Amino acid sequence: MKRRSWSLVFRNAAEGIVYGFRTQRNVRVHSGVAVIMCSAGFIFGISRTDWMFVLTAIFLVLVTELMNTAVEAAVDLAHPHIHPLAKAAKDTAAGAVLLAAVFAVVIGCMVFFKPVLHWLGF
Ligand SMILES: Nc1ncnc2c1ncn2[C@@H]1O[C@H](COP(=O)(O)OP(=O)(O)OP(=O)(O)O)[C@@H](O)[C@H]1O
Repeated sequence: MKRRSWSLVFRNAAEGIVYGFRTQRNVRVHSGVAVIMCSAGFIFGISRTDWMFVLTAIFLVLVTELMNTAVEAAVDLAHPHIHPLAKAAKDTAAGAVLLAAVFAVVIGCMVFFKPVLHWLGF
């Protein structure tokens, strides 16, 4: 297979991200939550360490969402009919998203609980 140029590699990757955003409601929802988390980070002036955890959580969720989308597309292409292995592949990919989302919720609570309480006057 012919070696692709760097610009084509990046363009294909960007098309994959756009595909996930366009076709998957969860990717759009999680992107919205990511924007809210980042805005809250700026508003509350969280520390550099907290930013590292928040950004890790955001990227982990988005990366697993895109991998989940890729698995779904590949499974549907390879085997559009009901099969236990198709179910296993899709459920496992969905499980990865769930774990990442739980991690993000825990990080969000740990980072923003105190600043939000302070902001509410407690
Ligand atoms: N070919 C299949 N064989 C057996 N079970 C399947 C198959 N396709 C889907 N499933 C089951 O249905 C569930 C939902 O699969 P589907 O492809 O509809 O994902 P989805 O609902 O579109 O996911 P998302 O909401 O993340 O886009 C899977 O997790 C799996 O349990």
